[in-house]
Amino acid sequence: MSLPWFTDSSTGSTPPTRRTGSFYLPPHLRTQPEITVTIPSRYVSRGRRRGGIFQAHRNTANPFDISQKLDDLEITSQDEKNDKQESPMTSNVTAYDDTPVEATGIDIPPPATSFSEIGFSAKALTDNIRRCRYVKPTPIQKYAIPVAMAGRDLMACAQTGSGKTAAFCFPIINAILADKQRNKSSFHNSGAIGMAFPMALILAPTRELTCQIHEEAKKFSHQTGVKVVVVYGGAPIVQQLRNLERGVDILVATPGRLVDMIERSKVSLRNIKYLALDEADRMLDMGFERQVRKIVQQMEMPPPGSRQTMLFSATFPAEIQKLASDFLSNHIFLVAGKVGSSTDLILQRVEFVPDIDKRDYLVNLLHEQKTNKTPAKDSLTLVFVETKRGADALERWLSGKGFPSTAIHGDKIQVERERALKSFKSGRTPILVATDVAARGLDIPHVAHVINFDLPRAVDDYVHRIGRTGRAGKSGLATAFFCEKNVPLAAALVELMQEANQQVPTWLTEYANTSFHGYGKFGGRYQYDDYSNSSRFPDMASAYADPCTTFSSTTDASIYGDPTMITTPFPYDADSCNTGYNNYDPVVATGWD
Ligand SMILES: Nc1ncnc2c1ncn2[C@@H]1O[C@H](COP(=O)(O)OP(=O)(O)OP(=O)(O)O)[C@@H](O)[C@H]1O
Repeated sequence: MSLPWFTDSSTGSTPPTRRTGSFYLPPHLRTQPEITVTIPSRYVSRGRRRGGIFQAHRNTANPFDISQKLDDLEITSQDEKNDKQESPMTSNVTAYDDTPVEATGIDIPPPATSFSEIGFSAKALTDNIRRCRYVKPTPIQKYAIPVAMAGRDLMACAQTGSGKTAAFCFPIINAILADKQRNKSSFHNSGAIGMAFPMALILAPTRELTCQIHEEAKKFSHQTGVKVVVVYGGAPIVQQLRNLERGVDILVATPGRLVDMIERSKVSLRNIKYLALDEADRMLDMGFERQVRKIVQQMEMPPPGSRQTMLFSATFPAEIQKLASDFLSNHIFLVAGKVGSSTDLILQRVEFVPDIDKRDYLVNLLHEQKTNKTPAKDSLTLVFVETKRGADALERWLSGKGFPSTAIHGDKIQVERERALKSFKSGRTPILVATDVAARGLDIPHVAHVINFDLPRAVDDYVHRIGRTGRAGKSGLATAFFCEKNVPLAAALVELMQEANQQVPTWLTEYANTSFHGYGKFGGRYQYDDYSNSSRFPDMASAYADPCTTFSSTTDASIYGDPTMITTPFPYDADSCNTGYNNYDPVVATGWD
């Protein structure tokens, strides 16, 4: 078979070979005066971004590090000024100004152009928005917040890093404060002693993401009296129960730990008025659907119509949209950009790199990064691999080569996961090797480069992975190592890149033309994922239905961190199926919490 990858990665004229020149440079470094690089004009000539995407946002450190202490968030006279003037953050959010938002539904409330036009009734909330230096709403916020504040159910799809968390947190906090005004008496825990009765529930798929949402919601609720509590697996339940006993208005949870607490009669969902599902497509796919249905439909939660439900994600497969309608009542569907599209703030590059050459390629990239003068903590690199074992092996290898690295995956205990993330964020180990456990939702400042060492099998997973960079209006770089086994992804990848105005290598287009068009099983944008629980299989990444494989519809609970997660056996027969992962030794699954 003649394969089109024997062509140059960019022009298609010569075979792809190992890189010889130093043609990689992360975008933030391209602004350094001592470095000369040629950036394709299409990336620098966009009128809407002053100076092009590589120059517009330099020196604007993201002030939204979740580790930031609330006490640091005092409103200063400068902040008051920023409210009126254009600040560095304004220009960042301006990068989304061209994103069209499409709203579908009946009686759609009009969008707002500013936070003041939105008109939060709670001044404390407005103050906190200022403290966070959010000067103007992003497109999804402009549409979603008025819809939510009108009490409407909502399904919202917007690009990674475009501010979906605030889009569901602000209306919830505002509504709780308004409720509090109305019923001054029993705000917290009306009901049985020792049982918590939150008014709002936010569900998210990973422990790290729930912690991040908790931190964000706490910032937005600062000095409002609204109590935000987080519960997630892998951490001692006793402390979480103690936190609940102190009162909770907004509960942020992973599904498994929440079910556990409800079954122990520590939490009741009877008073839930607001339900938000972050990464909603993941929460409703085959990995989580059963548990989420149990929580939403069988555990005393008021039905649709008696509660407000908001679903948010950057990707929303059509099947999941259909499923989601069970949870919604007369909802409005918002799409910022296109469903499942990636932001053009991320420069995407795809290199053809055979498996055997991947480590060399990676080291070349990292060496080139190293020779630039940017402090490591300001240019973090996130490397995605497919398996937990692969993550450990690559991390060890990189460390051995002198690249300070750490790894995160579902077989690590929670303390190790948190340590890895902290070390990465601080820049102590500026390279994080991760499985898909880190693919969704995490907002880590200064991630300049995402490398797909192993590409995922579904393009939606790719969208979330690369979305760890290019956030809040800043630019980022994503490099993917494409090899022969990724051919099924080619068509969807090409389409995605074209939508985001990226330069598509000719060889990739040729692959796309020859490969199965993946709007279904392989590489498709609309598909269900199965998960395995073995270290040598994709960590949360979809385990595609190989014809001879019967995967159980379980999720890697070790990723999601829910010790109570019910799992079914995993009848995978490695010998009789070709999954493309046969280069890893069989490993007995150890990842279940
Ligand atoms: N209006 C705003 N002005 C300035 N910064 C903002 C604004 N809204 C959100 N941000 C910042 O943008 C970053 C990304 O926001 P967020 O994490 O909510 O994105 P997201 O859309 O949920 O991304 P993902 O799809 O990856 O989960 C955060 O650092 C957040 O503080």
